[in-house]
Amino acid sequence: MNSITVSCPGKVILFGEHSVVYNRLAIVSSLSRRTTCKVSGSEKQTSLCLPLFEKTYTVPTEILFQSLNELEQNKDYSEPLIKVLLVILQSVVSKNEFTNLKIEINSTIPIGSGLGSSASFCVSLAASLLIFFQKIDPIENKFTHEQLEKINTIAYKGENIFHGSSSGIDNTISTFVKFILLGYQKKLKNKNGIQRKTKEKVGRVRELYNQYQDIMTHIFDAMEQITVQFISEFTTKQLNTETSPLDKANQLCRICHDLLCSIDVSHPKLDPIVKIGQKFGMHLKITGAGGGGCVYGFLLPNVDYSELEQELKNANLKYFRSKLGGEGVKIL
Ligand SMILES: Nc1ncnc2c1ncn2[C@@H]1O[C@H](COP(=O)(O)OP(=O)(O)OP(=O)(O)O)[C@@H](O)[C@H]1O
Ligand SMILES: C[C@@](O)(CCO)CC(=O)[O-]
Repeated sequence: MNSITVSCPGKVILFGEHSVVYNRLAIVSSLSRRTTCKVSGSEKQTSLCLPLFEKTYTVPTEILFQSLNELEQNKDYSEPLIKVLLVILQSVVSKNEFTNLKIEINSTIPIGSGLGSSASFCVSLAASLLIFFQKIDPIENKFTHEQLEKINTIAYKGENIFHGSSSGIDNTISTFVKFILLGYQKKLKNKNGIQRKTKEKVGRVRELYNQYQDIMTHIFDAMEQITVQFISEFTTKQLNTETSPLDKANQLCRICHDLLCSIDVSHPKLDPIVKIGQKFGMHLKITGAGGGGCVYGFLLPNVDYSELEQELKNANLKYFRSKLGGEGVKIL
């Protein structure tokens, strides 16, 4: 095979971040923003090209097949990205079968902003390597459920390197989803000791949980109720209600954001953005691990958001509109 290119989406956690780690229901959607990975054969050493970082890593084969412990000792290659490459590559192919590669990964997902850039990195890499080394053979460019399971399992190993520990929702969404996934939870496992923002926030919430278990239990239950209410708004017939499901979703965003603030996963820099939204009736909510990153809100029909957008621009804040529910991983 000369080359293969796949793409997969980022994600937005609508409701249930952090509480999902404690087995509460979450609701997550894929985004229309995506990551692409192109893998081609190379005469030279294996390279990982990351145009977004304007960086190319060249990695000798003997390094690619080292254990993580061995790699840890080697300062030149101990970055999380190289560890992720190693773990995913070694899950796909043995050293005997390996041939040098050029891997290029690009994305329209803002990196490190709670929109699943790391999971989409792992999913696109796992899928393209599995196809390149003929470990899976999608018929007419369509993956079977079993093939998707394989991609997801391998991607999860990489996501655990980025996050230290992960519920698995981000890679699952990025692999499978056409629309939304309800209530998903895997057991926490595999701590690799890598310091990441998401890992720090999840760890901070764990400390709070250990200290104030009764209070935190109620907060997580409340978060789950928000997920449940949101789902019921969009799945039950509306009987004589004056408020539309989207208006209710807007209110639920406010309640959920305040609950997330109460467990200390917000950031002072998010406050002015939330205030601008409030001024125009849009309740913005943290999405993902928090501690920075993105807030999101629902666009209500027949509302002109141009003034809100202008205020965001004036305050030098970045924003974008996105559709929910892009396709999962696909071959281009
Ligand atoms: N296209 C890309 N090019 C290079 N590195 C990437 C790319 N996408 C993701 N990464 C890696 O993923 C890291 C971001 O992972 P992190 O988990 O902090 O953020 P996120 O996945 O965007 O947020 P969250 O997991 O909370 O949704 C970056 O620091 C970088 O190492
Ligand atoms: C904060 C968290 O709930 C979402 C991170 O995108 C952690 C996880 O589920 O792995």
